[in-house]
Amino acid sequence: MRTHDSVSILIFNITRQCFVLVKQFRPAVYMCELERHNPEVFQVKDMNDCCYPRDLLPASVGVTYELCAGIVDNPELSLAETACKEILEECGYNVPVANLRKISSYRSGVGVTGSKQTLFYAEVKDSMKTDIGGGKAEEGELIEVVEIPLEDAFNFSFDENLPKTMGVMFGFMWFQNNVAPLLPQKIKTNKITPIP
Ligand SMILES: Nc1nc(=O)c2ncn([C@@H]3O[C@H](COP(=O)(O)OP(=O)(O)O[C@H]4O[C@H](CO)[C@@H](O)[C@H](O)[C@H]4O)[C@@H](O)[C@H]3O)c2[nH]1
Ligand SMILES: [Mg+2]
Repeated sequence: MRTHDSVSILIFNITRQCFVLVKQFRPAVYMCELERHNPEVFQVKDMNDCCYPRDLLPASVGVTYELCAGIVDNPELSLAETACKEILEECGYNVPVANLRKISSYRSGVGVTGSKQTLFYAEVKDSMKTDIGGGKAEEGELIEVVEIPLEDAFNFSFDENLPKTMGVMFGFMWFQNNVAPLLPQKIKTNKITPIP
């Protein structure tokens, strides 16, 4: 499978001391859950024998918490410019390219796609919010912008009932190591709860 590379952005709102994430419906996640609840539907050899799932699931099981991200499909834009465009489209903040800090890049899908994702960090303020965000409706996007207060971030990270990407978990850890130590003591984040 050939896919585009992508960018993702860990966004931290310094006005309200919260991370800004997106929530969106992912068909692939929904189908995995549907199969987990209705394995017989997916075991048929002939699609004509396909039966209707007995256990229909609400669309909410396909909704995941994610970093703001986008595919790199405009060769005229740099990775950082692409990231700023995604921040504005999805989350509504107008961030100058110079404000972005590159964290690193990695392979986002080693099993199927092999594509590379570059992760940036962006600090935003309420005054930079110029749009409601939500993604491009004309491209079928339906995105909810959500804020995770800094003090809740690590419990959120390890709450398996809240489906999320690895990028979110890594981003919060990176913040803990690289940004939190520079914050005033009174707003320091809770430490990660050790896994039993
Ligand atoms: N968002 C996100 N957070 C992560 O933490 C995260 N971690 C990995 N990834 C991967 O990054 C790639 C790009 O992300 P998006 O799917 O958000 O890319 P967009 O350009 O915003 O949107 C496109 O896909 C939409 C939905 O399919 C359409 O509606 C659009 O028309 C279309 O342009 C995907 O491979 C995703 O797996 C994350 N993606
Ligand atoms: Mg996106």
